[in-house]
Amino acid sequence: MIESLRSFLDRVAGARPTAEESAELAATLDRLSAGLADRQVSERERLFARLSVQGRGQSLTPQLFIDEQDAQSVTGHVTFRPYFVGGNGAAHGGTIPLLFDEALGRLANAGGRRASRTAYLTVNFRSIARIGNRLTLTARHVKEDGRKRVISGELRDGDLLVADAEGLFVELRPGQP
Ligand SMILES: CCCCC/C=C\C/C=C\C/C=C\C/C=C\CCCC(=O)SCCNC(=O)CCNC(=O)[C@H](O)C(C)(C)COP(=O)(O)OP(=O)(O)OC[C@H]1O[C@@H](n2cnc3c(N)ncnc32)[C@H](O)[C@@H]1OP(=O)(O)O
Repeated sequence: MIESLRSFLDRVAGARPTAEESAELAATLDRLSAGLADRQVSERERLFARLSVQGRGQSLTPQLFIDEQDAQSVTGHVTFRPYFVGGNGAAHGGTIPLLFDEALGRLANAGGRRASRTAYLTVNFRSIARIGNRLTLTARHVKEDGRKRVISGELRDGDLLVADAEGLFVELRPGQP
C-alpha cells in the first residue's frame, strides 16, 4: 500500500491534470480518506514509521536500501524519486538532512545500543542530488563519549560527493521522553 502511495505521489509530482481531472482525483482521495477514518489507532499499533518494515512503512523519507552493515558502519543506496524534487531536477534541500537523520540515527542506535536522539545534525551540500540517480550512502561511528555518539555520513553519485554530514546523538536516560 505504501509503495502504491509513493508511486501515486511520484505521478502527482510529474502530472499536470486538467481542473476537472483534479476535482475528480480530489473526490476519490476524499473517499479513500473517509474509508480510513474509523481505522485510526495509537502510534504503537501502527505500521507507519516502524523500523522493522521495509522503507519504514511511510512515504516521508526516500527509501534507503542497506547493502552492508555492522555496529560501526553502514553502506546503502537511495534514489530520490520525482516526489522529492526541489527544482531543476535536484532533490529538495530539506530531503538530504531528512535522509541523513534517518540513516545516521539508525546507525547510532544499531548494535544493541540504547536509544539516542539527534542533538545536532550538520549537512554540507556539495553538489545537487539528481532525481532518479542511484546514490550511495555511507555512514560510520566517529567517536563515543559517555552518552554522546558522533556519526558521520556521505552521499555520493558515483565518485561525485553530493553531501556529507555529522550528527551528535545523545543516549536517552531511562524514562527520558
Ligand atoms: C542504517 C540502518 C542501520 C540498521 C539499524 C538497526 C536498528 C536500529 C534500531 C533503532 C533505531 C531507532 C531509531 C532511528 C530512526 C531515526 C532516528 C531519528 C532521530 C531523531 O530525529 S530524534 C528527533 C529530533 N531530535 C530531538 O527532538 C532532540 C530534542 N532534544 C532532546 O531531546 C535533548 O536535548 C537531548 C536528548 C538531545 C539531550 O538532552 P539531555 O538533557 O538528555 O542531555 P544534555 O543536555 O545534558 O546533553 C548531554 C551531553 O550532550 C551535549 N549536547 C547536547 N546537545 C548538544 C548540541 N546540540 N551540541 C553539542 N553538544 C550537545 C551536552 O553538552 C552534554 O555534554 P556533556 O555531558 O559533555 O556536558
